[in-house]
Amino acid sequence: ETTGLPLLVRWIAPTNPLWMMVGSSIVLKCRSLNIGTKHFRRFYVFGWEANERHIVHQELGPAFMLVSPGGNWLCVSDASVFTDVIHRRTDFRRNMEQFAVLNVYGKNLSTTDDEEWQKHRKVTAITFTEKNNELVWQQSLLQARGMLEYWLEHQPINTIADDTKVFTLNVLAAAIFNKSYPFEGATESKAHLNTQDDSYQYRDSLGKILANIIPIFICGEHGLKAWWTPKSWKSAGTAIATFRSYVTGLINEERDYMNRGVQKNQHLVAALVRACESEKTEDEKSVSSKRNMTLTEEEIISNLFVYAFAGNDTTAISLNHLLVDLAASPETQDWIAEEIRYYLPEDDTSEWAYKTFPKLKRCLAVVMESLRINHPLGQLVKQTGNFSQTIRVGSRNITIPPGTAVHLSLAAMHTHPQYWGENSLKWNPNRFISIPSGAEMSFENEILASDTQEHFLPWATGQRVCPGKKFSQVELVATLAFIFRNYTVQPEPQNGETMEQARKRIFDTSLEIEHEGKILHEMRHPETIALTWRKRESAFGNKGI
Ligand code: HEM
Repeated sequence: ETTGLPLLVRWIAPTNPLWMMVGSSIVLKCRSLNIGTKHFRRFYVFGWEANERHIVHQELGPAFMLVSPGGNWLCVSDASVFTDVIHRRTDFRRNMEQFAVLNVYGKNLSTTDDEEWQKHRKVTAITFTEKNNELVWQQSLLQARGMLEYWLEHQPINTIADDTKVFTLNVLAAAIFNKSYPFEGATESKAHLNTQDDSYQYRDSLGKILANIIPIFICGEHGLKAWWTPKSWKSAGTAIATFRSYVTGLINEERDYMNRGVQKNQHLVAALVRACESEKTEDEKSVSSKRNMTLTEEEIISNLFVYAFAGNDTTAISLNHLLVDLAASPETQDWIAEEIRYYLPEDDTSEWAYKTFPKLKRCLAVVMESLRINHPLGQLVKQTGNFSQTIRVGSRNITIPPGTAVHLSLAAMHTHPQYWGENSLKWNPNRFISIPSGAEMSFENEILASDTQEHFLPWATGQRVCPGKKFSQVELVATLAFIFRNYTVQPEPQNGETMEQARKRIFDTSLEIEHEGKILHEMRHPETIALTWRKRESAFGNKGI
């Protein structure tokens, strides 16, 4: 109350573990039966911020306080507050309690601050080179081919949300472990889960960990194996151990190579082990060196896990949204196809050079527009720590008490009419493309708006900007380029719908976000969206796809 901000009161903490597991189902049941207050049905669901987007801020203002037994959350949609909070790094720090869920293997880049964070960031950043992005480009083209071939054989497809997770796991496996898997649909992929096939150890154990991240957080690795837990939790416990032993094996193999003076592997684990060993030598040489900048074996495992976590579902969820948004907008498919065909006229994808990536501006505009409307993280979370902090909201100075979580809502800021106009939920990637005044219309003259603007921060900004930003941009753009050069996608109409109605239905369905039992914000009912793929009449080339 002392802040003078509007209050939104909840009698159950959003972080209550039991509510995190079952709360949304209860609220959704109440909604379907039309029982409970409107307030309960709106704000007690897990992930309410993502579904509300700007609406609650239009009612309560650019900043309000959510008050619950779990503490106070300052919820913000105002771009200037975002900038202020993000850049006052010591006043507003990462909320480690909320990030502790990522400590499956101990501390890492995401769950540390200050000098400890710098160590993790410095050592792991060396692995995100242009060479690696080129590998991501090639691997994404390869996987996109496999995915499209699979979809063409099995249409209509209503498993794209699951298939995109297999897709991004495969791209990561190539970038992190140099392991190449042929694409197979999610249904086929599940068939490996209970086999002893070692080659799928990494991918399947990681997939199981990601799918059970909330039970893992609540019970811990050993608690998962208690007698009362369901089978899926027990197998998540086994997956944690499998992933650990798989990575330990790779670390030991790399150390062995290093001892013999051989530099054989190019994967991320090898780069990390080598970086740590060379840092160690540097540190040993430097008498004045006070900080140890090397990572232990557990820290390497933990960072690999967090990169895989941060890089997998974020990109898979975005790809799912992208494809549904495009299926709802045939004119945008034509718009990007023009660009793809202009810059990539060769049929043979092995001729598609990585240097084409920055030219595919319309494709990246599509990625940005989908992230604007449906962001997998929904918000950036900070906290005030032991001291109160003053921020300026509009013309007022507001003092925020110690121990307050600050939720910078990307979902609200990215859709607020103040920044995006009245029709802010209209999907329009063209908003990110412009032509300088006086310049003639040409692909070369098109300018793509920045992916880091005061009111648009899909990959965050400042010190903790996403280190996988380019990785994900390359992956998504390569996938769009491969698919939409020669193919179009459309929804499968239901119950006598016209195509126009089907397009509207799938777009509206994609706006409904689910968060229960998950860390990220996913589409609630992707299984109700069936898609079909068709070759363009003017498709280039006739060989295969
Ligand atoms: C479309 C895909 C992606 C989006 C929208 C995205 C977005 C973000 C955002 C907003 C943050 C800041 C989170 C915060 O400060 O609370 C972040 C952090 C991070 N991202 Fe991404 N990301 C994506 C893909 C990736 C990929 C592919 C990787 C790695 C391969 C990755 C690795 C990370 C890591 C490790 C962090 C934590 C960095 C730190 O705390 O210093 N991300 N990402």
